[in-house]
Amino acid sequence: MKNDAPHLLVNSLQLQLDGHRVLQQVSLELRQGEVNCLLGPSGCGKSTLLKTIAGLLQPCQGEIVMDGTQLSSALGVVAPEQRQIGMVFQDLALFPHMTVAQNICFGLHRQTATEQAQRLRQLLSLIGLEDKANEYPAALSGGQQQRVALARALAPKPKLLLMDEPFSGFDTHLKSVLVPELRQILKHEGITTLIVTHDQQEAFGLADRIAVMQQGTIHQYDAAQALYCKPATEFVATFIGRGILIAGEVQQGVIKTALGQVAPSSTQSFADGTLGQLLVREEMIQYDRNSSITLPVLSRAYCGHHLRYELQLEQQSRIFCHVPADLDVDDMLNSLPVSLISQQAVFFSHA
Ligand SMILES: Nc1ncnc2c1ncn2[C@@H]1O[C@H](COP(=O)(O)OP(=O)(O)OP(=O)(O)O)[C@@H](O)[C@H]1O
Repeated sequence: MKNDAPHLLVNSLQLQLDGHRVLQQVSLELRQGEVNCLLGPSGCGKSTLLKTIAGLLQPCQGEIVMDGTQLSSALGVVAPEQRQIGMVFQDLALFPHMTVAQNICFGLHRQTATEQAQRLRQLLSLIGLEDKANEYPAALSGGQQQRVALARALAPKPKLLLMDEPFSGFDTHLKSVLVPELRQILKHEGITTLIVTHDQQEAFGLADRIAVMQQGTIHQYDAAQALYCKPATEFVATFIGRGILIAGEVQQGVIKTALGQVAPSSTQSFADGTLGQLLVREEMIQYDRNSSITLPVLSRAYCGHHLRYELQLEQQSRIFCHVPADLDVDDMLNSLPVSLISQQAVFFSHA
């Protein structure tokens, strides 16, 4: 019979620090081998949740259960070193006086020399650093040090791996190489992993599911595509992707806005007169020379295959429109005619 029990269960966790409620009713369920991300703005409680799962902080309510064993509750916590949880923190914390091989084998002291050598060979090959075994961390690039920190955490085959901003301080190019590589390594090892990040591209590239957090609560826990296409809250709608919310009213079955009208998505239906907010992403706005809606141009930037126009939309809001670079649009235009491309509209009613 298939075992559907989650590998890691975080159940209605609450936690206070210095009298402030930092985590509120936080729940997660990681399946064996799944990679999940905690994604949210600075100060939303991501690192606190990770530390609580590691056993460094005790919740005041709720529980953490791994493989059916309760690790944390208001009644007590199993000590961090007894949890078989691997951790990789922002600063990597490699031992500078130890070689790459010694760093990786650090957690393998209970294994025989032969077992250690075998696991070391396996991991060096997995991270592509076979020729660096005898180097010291200072002689490695940032990306190589990150791989060694990962190998050290993976070496004892922990039941769960926690990573806090593993790519912090790396440039965009290096991240674009390391993100798919990290996912491949984690999937190869089949290790259940929870990664904290504030970078959604990183989360999209790494995770099977993402928990979007704000002010100590989880707004939505879903695959990247669901977060993007079906955001559960206004916060998720504007935090994920690039878009803004604009006022709309349902009239005769369509949503009317200052930018034109769109049909609601097939899963939504609203009574006429319903007021709310429509999510408008950059890709929903097109240059349309036949449109009667024209918006003042604030700036335009050449981006290679398209031009990115910044347009003024009522009061304080600004909106962006991508115009294909090969379209013959007058450079001197000080207002741009636009229309909405009808996609799966996301509308938050104020009912
Ligand atoms: N020891 C502490 N005592 C009191 N408050 C704390 C303590 N540690 C963190 N906090 C508060 O808890 C909240 C969550 O902090 P946390 O570090 O978990 O956020 P985060 O989402 O990881 O942020 P960042 O992305 O900036 O690291 C913040 O408001 C922070 O000020």
